[in-house]
Amino acid sequence: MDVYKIIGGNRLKGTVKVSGAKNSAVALIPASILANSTVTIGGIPEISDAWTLKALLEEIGGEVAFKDGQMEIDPTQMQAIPLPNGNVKKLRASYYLMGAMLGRFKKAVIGLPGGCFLGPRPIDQHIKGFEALGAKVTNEHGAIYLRADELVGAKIYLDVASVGATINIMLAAVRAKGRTVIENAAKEPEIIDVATLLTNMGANIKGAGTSVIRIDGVDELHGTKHTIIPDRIEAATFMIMAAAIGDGVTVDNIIPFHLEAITAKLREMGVKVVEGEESIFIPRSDALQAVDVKTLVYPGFPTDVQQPLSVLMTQAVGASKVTDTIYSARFKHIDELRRMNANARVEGNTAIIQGPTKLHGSKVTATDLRAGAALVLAGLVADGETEIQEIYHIERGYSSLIEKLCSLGANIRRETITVSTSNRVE
Ligand SMILES: CC(=O)N[C@H]1[C@@H](OP(=O)(O)OP(=O)(O)OC[C@H]2O[C@@H](n3ccc(=O)[nH]c3=O)[C@H](O)[C@@H]2O)O[C@H](CO)[C@@H](O)[C@@H]1O
Ligand SMILES: C=C(OP(=O)(O)O)C(=O)O
Repeated sequence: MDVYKIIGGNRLKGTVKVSGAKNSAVALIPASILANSTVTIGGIPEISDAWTLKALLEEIGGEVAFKDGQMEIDPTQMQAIPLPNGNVKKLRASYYLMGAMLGRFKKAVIGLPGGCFLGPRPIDQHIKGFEALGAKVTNEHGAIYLRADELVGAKIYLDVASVGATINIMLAAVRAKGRTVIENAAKEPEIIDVATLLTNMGANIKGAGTSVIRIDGVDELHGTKHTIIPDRIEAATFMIMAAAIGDGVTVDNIIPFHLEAITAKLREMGVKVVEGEESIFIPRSDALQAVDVKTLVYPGFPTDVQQPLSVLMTQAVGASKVTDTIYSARFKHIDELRRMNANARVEGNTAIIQGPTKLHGSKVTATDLRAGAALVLAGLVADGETEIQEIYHIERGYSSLIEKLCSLGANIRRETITVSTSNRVE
């Protein structure tokens, strides 16, 4: 079993370059299915989700090269091969194959997706959208079957402003006949990124990034070149790390505007945040103040960042509260932080964290992707050695995390250990 081992206490200093956005990449890669010639996407992060999607595109006949952050996808030989099991279960974003394959082939069979377990992750709004476009959708033994004689544009009001549903409906609607209007659409920057790629492929999309998106279907989409946006969640993770144990860290290759909710919350905690055009500098922080935070859809505070932030809260003076209104059960990291001496508890969809506490190195488990990032931060702050198990969660979403942290001066390494009963964290 591979684990991360961290000796805490080293102050982080220097510049870290943020990679392309995981949550864009996982939608941009499937979007290429819709093209009739090669799509090249630059800045793809070296994460296992990207490699899994590459394998999925190859399973349906795509030719895919992935080197130095550039993915070149030739979709011409792809077919509507059913994918009821296997790789689709390894990530949540495999659900984007539904919209893209439905758009191109008017049919798809995709196993229900995997991804982080954050409590229920329904896809009813995706299905409602596909049905509105004219698809017949059934769930047979855990796989979603989609079929349409033709897709026809429709007006779709999302009951919740879901990122996944907004993108998936866009993917299918760009090849539908006539106009589709998505109302109460999600506004996350990753949606704009996907709409930009589709537009450069020849799609007709207006309003991405607002709550009403209008799509006029076209008969054909062609190949293009696209560069992905920077990962605002990775950037936020480094900003929080810098606030917790930095001695002057520049987080580079970012869009500061995408990080306003994080910047505002860190400033409220007493962190100095100096914004540049494409970077943010965080000097060494002294006294941190407790704050309350509520996760919301963009431009609110992202659910993906509340887990690392809760570690910073263990170092702040007073009682902080994190309420997750998107994923009410996204608190498994709190149990692990308690193993490290954090004074924290969960009540309903809220974690209450009392600080400041000295964290102690311990053996802990990454229960999901951002929980894993939170534990890495806790290990950097704690005294002694922290061992993190189940790191595959972390590597689904953070590109070269060990290398980036080592370049900032952290003492962290990946190690293969022999698993014995006494080694496993129960
Ligand atoms: C709003 C939000 O912070 N979304 C984040 C969430 O997106 P993710 O795509 O997981 O979640 P969505 O944005 O789709 O869903 C938002 C909310 O709507 C609910 N829902 C969603 C779809 C559906 O068909 N029915 C339904 O009820 C979800 O349970 C959730 O409570 O994690 C992704 C991966 O980290 C991030 O890229 C997104 O920014
Ligand atoms: C939960 C996340 O990933 P996924 O939705 O892909 O499981 C995340 O990016 O924080």
